[in-house]
Amino acid sequence: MAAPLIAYTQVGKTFDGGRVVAVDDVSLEVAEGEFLAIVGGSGSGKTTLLRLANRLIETDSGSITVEGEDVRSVDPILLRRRIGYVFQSGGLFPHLTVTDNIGITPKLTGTPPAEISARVDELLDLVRLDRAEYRDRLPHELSGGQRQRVGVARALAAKPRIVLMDEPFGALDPLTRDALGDDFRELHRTLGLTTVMITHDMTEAILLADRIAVMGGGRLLAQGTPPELSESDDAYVGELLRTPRRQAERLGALLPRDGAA
Ligand SMILES: Nc1ncnc2c1ncn2[C@@H]1O[C@H](COP(=O)(O)OP(=O)(O)OP(=O)(O)O)[C@@H](O)[C@H]1O
Repeated sequence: MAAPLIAYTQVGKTFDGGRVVAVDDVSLEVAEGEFLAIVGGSGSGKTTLLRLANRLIETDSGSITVEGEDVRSVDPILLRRRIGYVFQSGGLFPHLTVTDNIGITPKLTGTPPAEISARVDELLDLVRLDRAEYRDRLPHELSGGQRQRVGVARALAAKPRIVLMDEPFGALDPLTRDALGDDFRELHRTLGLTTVMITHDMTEAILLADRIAVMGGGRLLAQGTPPELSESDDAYVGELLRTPRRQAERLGALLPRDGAA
């Protein structure tokens, strides 16, 4: 395998003076071009693990490398410009237009206004939002799905090789969620991204990701492709996989093959 683009080695993180163990001895590699989903229950350490990679949170023990460099040796601001980040609720600045939200990082790096404007148009096309209609809107004038599309465009603005996403589609209705997931998977492929996405939904993880990491109580319980995960003897991993399997079987029995669609 080529050198991993992100590598966690025996990483630990506690909060509240050691009382809360958020991430416990996690070693995990993400290969270039890979789409990795992190799945696990509430409080299992998913967000902490993700934020350690771009130093929104600092590790207590172990090490993390991004593109071969120990993240501690890189200025955190510069590191975050190299890594796109999509927040759960879009994380857009409420008082800034779509254009200004998407262009914020290029502006900070001194990109000329005309270039930023062209880049915003290109990104709106990429996330399939009509330029003329959406450029000047404020976040509260967008639907949840549209806000997430803008969040993805903003994460891609500085042309990162890596994108981290914290439950990006969690709060959306199933159809929007499905469409956005498919669109992002396509962007991941065409732009040659390396993506790490948190989701609490094992079905979404199986459908979108190449590999899945399962977290529980701060520990990495299992990792692998969906068939590899099926081999895991961890009871919680088995439980997580049973639901999509059961749903698929029931749907297969309930829906006619050439269904309404
Ligand atoms: N800044 C903080 N201060 C204290 N405890 C924290 C902090 N951030 C996270 N924690 C704790 O660390 C543990 C892991 O939290 P984390 O947010 O990483 O979980 P998660 O799997 O992302 O959860 P969710 O799915 O609910 O977002 C939890 O017990 C949480 O309460």
